Amino acid sequence: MDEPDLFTAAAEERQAREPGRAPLAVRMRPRTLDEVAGQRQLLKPGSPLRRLVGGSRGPAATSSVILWGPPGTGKTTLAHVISQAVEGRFVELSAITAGVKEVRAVIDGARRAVGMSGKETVLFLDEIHRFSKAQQDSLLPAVENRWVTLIAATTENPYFSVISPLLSRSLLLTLESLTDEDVRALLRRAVADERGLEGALELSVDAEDHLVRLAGGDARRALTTLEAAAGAALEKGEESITLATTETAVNHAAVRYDKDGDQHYDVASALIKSIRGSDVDATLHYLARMIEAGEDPRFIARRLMISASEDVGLADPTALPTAVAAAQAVALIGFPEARIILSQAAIALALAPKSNAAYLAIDAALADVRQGLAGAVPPHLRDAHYGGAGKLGHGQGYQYPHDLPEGIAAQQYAPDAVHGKEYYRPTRRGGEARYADVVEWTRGRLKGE
Ligand SMILES: Nc1ncnc2c1ncn2[C@@H]1O[C@H](COP(=O)(O)OP(=O)(O)OP(=O)(O)O)[C@@H](O)[C@H]1O
Repeated sequence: MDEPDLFTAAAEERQAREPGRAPLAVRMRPRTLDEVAGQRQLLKPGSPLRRLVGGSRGPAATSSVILWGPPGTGKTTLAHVISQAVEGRFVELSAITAGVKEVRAVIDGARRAVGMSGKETVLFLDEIHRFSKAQQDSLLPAVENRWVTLIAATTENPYFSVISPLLSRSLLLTLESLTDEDVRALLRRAVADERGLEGALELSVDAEDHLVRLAGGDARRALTTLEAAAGAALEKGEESITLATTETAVNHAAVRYDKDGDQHYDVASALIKSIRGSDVDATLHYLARMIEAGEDPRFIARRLMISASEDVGLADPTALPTAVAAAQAVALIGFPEARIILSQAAIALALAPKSNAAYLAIDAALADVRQGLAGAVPPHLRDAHYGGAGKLGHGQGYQYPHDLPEGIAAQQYAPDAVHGKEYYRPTRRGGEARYADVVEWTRGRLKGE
C-alpha cells in the first residue's frame, strides 16, 4: 500500500523550495523554538519540550507528544521543530481527511523504513479529536512498539477527546492563545522579514491594532489577514497598509465558511431549519457544507439528536433513536464514512412528520413551576415505606392502577395548584395521532368519566 503523499514531508519540502508561492503564515513558520512567540511556560529552560528538542537523548528515547491548544498557536509548528530533532522521516496526516487505512499505510511504511535504513518516522496527526475511539485505537500498537513517534495535535480537551491509553503514553504539552503583544510582534516581524513582506509596505498603527484585535490570539489568522490587507494595498498601489484597506480586505476574506466563526452557527441553524421545514434537499446542502468545512461529525450528530426530539418528537418516535444511533455510529466510525450515516439520519428527520408538542409541553410545565405553581404532593401518593408514614396518613387511600380493569384509577396525581392543567397538547400528525387519542381517553378515565 502506498503512503499518502498529500500531507507528507515531500509536500512541505516542495513548498519550502517555492517560498514565494506559499501563504505568508507558512513562510513565517518558526524554524526553531527561539522563533516561537508566546508559549513561555513550554519554552522555559529545562522544560520537557526543551529537553525533547535539545537532542541530548537519542531518537529512540523520544516519547509521543500531544499538543493541545487553540487554533493558530503553534501546534503544527512545534511538531515540525520536534521532528527535526528526531532527524527521521516526517509524515503528516489530518484526522479530517485520513482514516484507519491511511494510518495503517504510514505504520507499515515506518516499519519498513526502520528495517531498511534504521530511520525513525514521526507521524504528525492533526486534529486527533476528530478520530473516533476505534480510529485512535489503530495507533496504539505503533506507539507502544515505537514504530512511530506520534505527535498529535488537538484543539479539544484531550482528557475527553483522546483515548486514555494514548494519553498515558504521551507527553502532553498545552499551548495558549498568544497575547496581543505577541501577535503585534509577529505582525511586525512578518512585515519586515525577508521571508515575509520584505519591508515593501508599511503597516499603519490603526491597521495593526485592527489586525491584532481580529486575530484574537491566533497567529495564523493574524498573518492571513495581514496578507490579505497587504495584497489589497499593493493592488491599489499604496505604500502603506491603511485601516480602510484592511477593513475591506478582511470583509472580503470573511465570506468563506469559517468553522469557528459566525457562519458555523448560521449554517448549523439553516440545517436544523431545513429539517424542521421538511426540505430534504436543502437539508443535504447544508449538511454537505458543514462536512466540507471540516465540521466535527459529533457536533452535527448532536444537532440532529436535538432536532429529532424538538421538531419530530412523537410524530415519529423512531426519529430520536435513529439520531442517537447515528451519533453513536459517527463516534465509532468518523469521517469519511460518517457522512453517509449523517445523511441517512438527516434525511429521515427531514421527511418525518413534525411535532413540537413534547418541547412545548415541558416548557409549559416548567413555566408554571418557575412561577411557583407547585405545592404539596397529594397525601395518597407520598412515600409509605418508612416507619411512621402510615401514622402521617401517607399512602392512605392510594389506588393501585393494576388492580383495576382498565389499569387507570380515577385519582388525583398533580398537586392542587396545577391539578387539571393539560400541558401535553398533541398534534394529529404522523404517529402522534395515536397519542392524541390515548391522551383524550386517559384524561377522561382519570376524571372518572
Ligand atoms: N507561537 C507561534 N509563534 C510564531 N508563529 C506562530 C505561532 N503559532 C502559530 N504561528 C504562525 O501561524 C501559522 C499556523 O500555526 P500552526 O500551524 O502551528 O498552528 P496550529 O496551532 O497547528 O493551528 P491549528 O489548530 O489551526 O492547526 C504558522 O505557520 C506560523 O506562521
